[in-house]
Amino acid sequence: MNQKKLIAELKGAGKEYKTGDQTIVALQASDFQLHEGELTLIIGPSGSGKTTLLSLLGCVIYPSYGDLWVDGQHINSLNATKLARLRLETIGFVFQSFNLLAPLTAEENVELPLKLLGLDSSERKKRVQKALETVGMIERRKNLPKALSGGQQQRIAIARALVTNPKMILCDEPTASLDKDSLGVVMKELQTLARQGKSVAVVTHDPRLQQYADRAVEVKNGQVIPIELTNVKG
Ligand SMILES: Nc1ncnc2c1ncn2[C@@H]1O[C@H](COP(=O)(O)OP(=O)(O)OP(=O)(O)O)[C@@H](O)[C@H]1O
Repeated sequence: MNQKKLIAELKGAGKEYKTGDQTIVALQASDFQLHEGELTLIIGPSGSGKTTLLSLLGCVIYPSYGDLWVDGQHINSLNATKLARLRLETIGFVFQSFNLLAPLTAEENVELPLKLLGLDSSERKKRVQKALETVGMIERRKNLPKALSGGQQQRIAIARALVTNPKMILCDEPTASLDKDSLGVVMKELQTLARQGKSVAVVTHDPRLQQYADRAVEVKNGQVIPIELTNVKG
């Protein structure tokens, strides 16, 4: 099997939370890698540590122990400002509840990260158009989120995640609010992005999503365990 380029790596990295005199180990010291051009599934029961793993990969939290590298940078050593910049430039996020802003149209939602990056209006327009075309939603660009179905809202959220051309797209239960047909559309979108070279990580409870994955791990009691894919599609 050819070695794909690493985009993120945990080496003995994990997270614990201290509340009062209690310590909760959300993720035990773990080794884990994300590769470019792959869709990686992170499966596991509720409370097992999946979101914690995704938050580490997304540079939203620092590890309590071990080392974390994202896009060649040692995250432990970056301050909060540098971390925020890395997030904006390198990572796109997709959530279960879409997190679109209700008063903004589809295209205005997709444009937001580009405003944060400080791009000028003509460049923003070009990129928004391309992202909306990629997810097949260009004709709905003037719609408010409430006029769109769950599946369509999630495709807008995916457009917003990819409009900055990030190397990594991290998705937390992206299909949990969707019916079966929309689930297929959204997972195929994410699979296509991986085929185009992105590193896509998807947290899920749903073992059916294995058919879309190139690689999978299970998180159990804060431990990351590689698993064999049972139903891989070429
Ligand atoms: N900020 C926090 N403070 C204290 N404990 C936390 C915090 N975040 C997560 N935890 C705990 O860490 C453990 C792992 O949580 P995490 O959210 O990563 O699990 P999960 O697998 O994503 O669960 P779910 O599928 O229900 O979202 C849980 O016991 C949780 O209560």
